[in-house]
Amino acid sequence: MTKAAYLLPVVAAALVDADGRVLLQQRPEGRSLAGLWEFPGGKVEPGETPEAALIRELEEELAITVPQACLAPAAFASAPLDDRHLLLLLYITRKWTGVPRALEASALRWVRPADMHDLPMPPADRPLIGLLDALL
Ligand SMILES: Nc1nc2c([nH]c(=O)n2[C@@H]2O[C@H](COP(=O)(O)OP(=O)(O)OP(=O)(O)O)[C@@H](O)[C@H]2O)c(=O)[nH]1
Repeated sequence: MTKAAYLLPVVAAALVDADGRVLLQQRPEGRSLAGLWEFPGGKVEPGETPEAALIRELEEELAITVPQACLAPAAFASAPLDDRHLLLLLYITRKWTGVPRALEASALRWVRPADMHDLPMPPADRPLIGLLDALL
């Protein structure tokens, strides 16, 4: 059995628009994995539930409000990340208040899951593309 590295819980959202496209954001210069396209979200802080963390991250990163009832658990990814082990929980949401703005990302883009294969994304996200495609 492989020993587990320190687990890093991360939550992320697939915001889906009326045309079945999903919002991706580009990680800015100066951060880890800069330039890659990722699902909005971030680390779960100690004492936070995954859902509260995601609602907070979506407000901080995109200035949108998502009711907890509109967060549907969808898929997860499990992958090594530096000296830790990433556990990425992906939720789908189709309802939010506000228009997403790139408050932290360098750019936003609406993308169909099938087109994500052509975009540079974090390695952990690769298995999520097919899962998302099947769910939407
Ligand atoms: N939000 C988000 N994070 C992802 C995705 N895929 C993935 O590997 N991650 C990783 O999960 C972590 C998310 O935490 P974060 O977004 O708060 O990261 P951060 O910029 O504070 O980290 P940093 O300080 O190391 O740059 C990062 O290490 C990020 O690289 C994804 O699709 N969305």
